Amino acid sequence: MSHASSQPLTLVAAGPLTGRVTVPGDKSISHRSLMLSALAVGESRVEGLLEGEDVLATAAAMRAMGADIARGEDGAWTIHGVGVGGLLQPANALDMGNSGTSTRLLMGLVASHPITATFVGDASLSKRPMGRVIEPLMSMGADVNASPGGRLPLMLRGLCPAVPITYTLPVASAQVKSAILLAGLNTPGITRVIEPIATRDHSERMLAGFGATLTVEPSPEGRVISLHGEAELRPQQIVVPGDPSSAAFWLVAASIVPGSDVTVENVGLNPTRTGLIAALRLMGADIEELDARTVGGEPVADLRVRHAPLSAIEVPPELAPSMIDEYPALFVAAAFAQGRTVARGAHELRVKESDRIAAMKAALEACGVVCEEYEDGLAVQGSGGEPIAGGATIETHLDHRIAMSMAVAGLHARKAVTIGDASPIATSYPGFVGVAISLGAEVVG
Ligand SMILES: O=C(O)C1=C[C@@H](OP(=O)(O)O)[C@@H](O)[C@H](O)C1
Ligand SMILES: C=C(OP(=O)(O)O)C(=O)O
Repeated sequence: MSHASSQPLTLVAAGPLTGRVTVPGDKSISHRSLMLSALAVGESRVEGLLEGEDVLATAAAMRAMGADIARGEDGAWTIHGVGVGGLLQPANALDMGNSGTSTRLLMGLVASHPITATFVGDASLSKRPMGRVIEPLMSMGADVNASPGGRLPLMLRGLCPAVPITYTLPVASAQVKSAILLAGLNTPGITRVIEPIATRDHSERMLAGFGATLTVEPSPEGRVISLHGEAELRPQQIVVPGDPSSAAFWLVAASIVPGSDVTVENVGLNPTRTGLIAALRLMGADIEELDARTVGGEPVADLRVRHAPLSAIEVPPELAPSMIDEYPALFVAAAFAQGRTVARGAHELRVKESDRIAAMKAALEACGVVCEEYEDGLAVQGSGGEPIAGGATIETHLDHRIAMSMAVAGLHARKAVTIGDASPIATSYPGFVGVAISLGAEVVG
């Protein structure tokens, strides 16, 4: 799962982007589909699973812990689970590749099973903080031996029965919330997570869908999520909606390239994920929701986006949790707006696959865009709709979202923008370049 050599990519657009595209399955829901199916007794079926490297790392890990997981010829995946409490000790280290979600959620699962697992990852993942999950999982009884700074590689020994906890999230993180809830599945009693700031709620929805007893109640401290342990999960038929975080690139691309008219089909619109759409609309983007429907228990629509002049905004910090992975794409939109866009309150961007504040500042400045860095965000001076200078090779720091965001920026640049290493795109969006070409972009070089 490591990328041995860099794959440069130069995408240009000679004219407007037009057409209809679909986006791959939601990454968060895909990970959880595999994990929960692997803990159900019987056969689950998942349609529309994201077949990106991150999700395949989760599949490999669940197989290594006893689940039977196969892809059918029709593209649907079947999973025979081992039952809650039934995970087996993996024979080898679990290679999490580039995926923070796989690592943190699987650490939760292992924590309440009587097994030991070693987690390893690529250079990017090995820099990311795991202390945020180590701390609550240790208070449930897990024993963790981590590399300095609470990083990978690390070894985690689960405790069975584990101790139920009530834990208030110190950082707005769906991964930390989910790790604790997943640990709670095989823990006697009630495991509670209090979430002062709401984050994506796919774990709550899906745990309930698989038959766990789970309640969510408001309180003065925030959302209180209570999960009854020693749950029995029932196998499910899941249809994964399209990933709004992948749709983000086309929403921005069509907004900034003059004359564009693009429809992105089947986009998941769970309200905990739609912050970018809200921010782009505040900037004046023309995004229409068509054929609103429900897919796999999640709201979904087709999004028609047409080029529109964008205006700078102060990005409301309360949107941060619902657009956390979309800031790099938003910074690109800001680079073409009229005026100076300021985004603050997004400190978490510092600990993603790269430091996304520093990486996007460097990338945009290399393309002639003036930026100002804050500890918790970025200000971007827009071009007022004119093409940016471009003409740079972008360092992607093993970060798929930096690669795709800057490939989009290059679609409206005076000189071509080269993505120094586009290989990380395969972690979340293997078909990205093909879709860009179908909309009228060209690969050069
Ligand atoms: O729970 C999830 O599926 C995710 C949660 C977010 O991470 P944090 O929990 O670290 O904010 C997000 O950035 C990541 O891409 C997916
Ligand atoms: C942060 C991301 O993923 P992960 O934390 O799973 O590596 C992302 O996909 O932008």
